[in-house]
Amino acid sequence: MAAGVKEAGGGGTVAPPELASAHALQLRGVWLRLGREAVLRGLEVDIPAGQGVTLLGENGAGKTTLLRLLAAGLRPTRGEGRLLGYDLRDSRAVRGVTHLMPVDGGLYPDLTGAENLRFALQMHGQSGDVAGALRRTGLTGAAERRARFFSAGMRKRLALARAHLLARPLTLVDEPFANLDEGGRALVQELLTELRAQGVTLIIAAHEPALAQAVAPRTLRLAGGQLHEEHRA
Ligand SMILES: Nc1ncnc2c1ncn2[C@@H]1O[C@H](COP(=O)(O)OP(=O)(O)OP(=O)(O)O)[C@@H](O)[C@H]1O
Repeated sequence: MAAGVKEAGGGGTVAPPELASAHALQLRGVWLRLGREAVLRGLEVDIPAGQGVTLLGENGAGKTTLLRLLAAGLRPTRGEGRLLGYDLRDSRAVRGVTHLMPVDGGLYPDLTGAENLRFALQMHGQSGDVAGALRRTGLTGAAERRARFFSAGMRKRLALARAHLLARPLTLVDEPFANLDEGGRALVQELLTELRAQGVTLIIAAHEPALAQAVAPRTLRLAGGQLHEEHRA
């Protein structure tokens, strides 16, 4: 795998110390209970840094829940996890090396397309080519329009532009192909493939196995609250 992660707009390739860890992710007996339901039941997995993983599972299997756990949006009820060398319970450190592209885009509706991207970069102390990102995702014409007036596909494209600009060492992507036309789906594959080429570890939750596996060949399936290896890259 590539040793370094290119910081967006930074102009060079830097190797953050966390990438010295051979594993991007290790989970040992991780349980997560939401209300009365144990959604995740003793997850065990090792994901080498730089790997691309497709996460499959039926509706309600727990894919979104797992991605939120890995982005420090939820805490495990039981078990141990390490993410790029950090304890999974260390929310601050975990948030510093991850980015979750949520299924609804997770955008600020009252900010314009360009402002959403600039704000995300600012929050991470990064710089980047906002105009270029909007151009690549076909959103130049919507740069000054508030995100609340975007169509579902446009929101997805803007969220993709943001994930690509940020290029966080562990990037988690929830249903990136939903709501997109054919060109949009190809664009998702292209930009996510570029992230992998930069050394980013990618986990893609999707209901379109072939589209996701073209970018992230290793395939895990969530069923019964546990992870099953379906295709080892
Ligand atoms: N805040 C919550 N409180 C209680 N239960 C929840 C909560 N969020 C999700 N769940 C439950 O967790 C389970 C897993 O949901 P999750 O959204 O992770 O599934 P998913 O695999 O992403 O599904 P889909 O493919 O439909 O997006 C479901 O049974 C859901 O009802």
